[in-house]
Amino acid sequence: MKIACAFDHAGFPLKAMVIEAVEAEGHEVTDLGTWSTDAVDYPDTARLAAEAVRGGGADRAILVCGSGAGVAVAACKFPNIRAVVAHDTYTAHQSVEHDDCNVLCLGGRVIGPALAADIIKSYLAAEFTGDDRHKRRLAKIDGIEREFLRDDI
Ligand SMILES: O=C(CO)[C@H](O)[C@H](O)[C@H](O)COP(=O)(O)O
Repeated sequence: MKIACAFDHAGFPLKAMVIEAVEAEGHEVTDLGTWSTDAVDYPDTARLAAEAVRGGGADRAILVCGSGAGVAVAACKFPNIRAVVAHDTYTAHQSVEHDDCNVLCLGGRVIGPALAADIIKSYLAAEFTGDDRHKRRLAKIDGIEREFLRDDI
């Protein structure tokens, strides 16, 4: 898969290891920054990844900020983006299998590199099951999104 990876300054310390973990699983990384610990705003970071996924340039994305929360909240504002904060491997794979999450968010101030690598491995290996009950629930999420959009997505 093509995986877009983006980091804010608080996620930057995990950057090299995240990219290494993705490539170790045989995936192609698009590096969307940041490139230092100079402060940047996480909504801008999330936008880069969300637009890469929405535009088809990436199959999935990994976002890293301080807690994972900021980038997840921002990414979920983009139609058809389902972002999850996962700091355990169960959530990482179930979020894809059940919820078809296309963006994984991590907290660089929460977890260390070894756990992050395991989480990334679980997330990238997982596939949406396509079970009817999950499709039904995802369709309801799409329905919520459409209630608040003026234009079709
Ligand atoms: O972790 C976050 C909140 O969920 C943000 O995405 C930022 O990384 C964090 O707010 C940055 O904090 P700082 O004090 O500005 O370094």
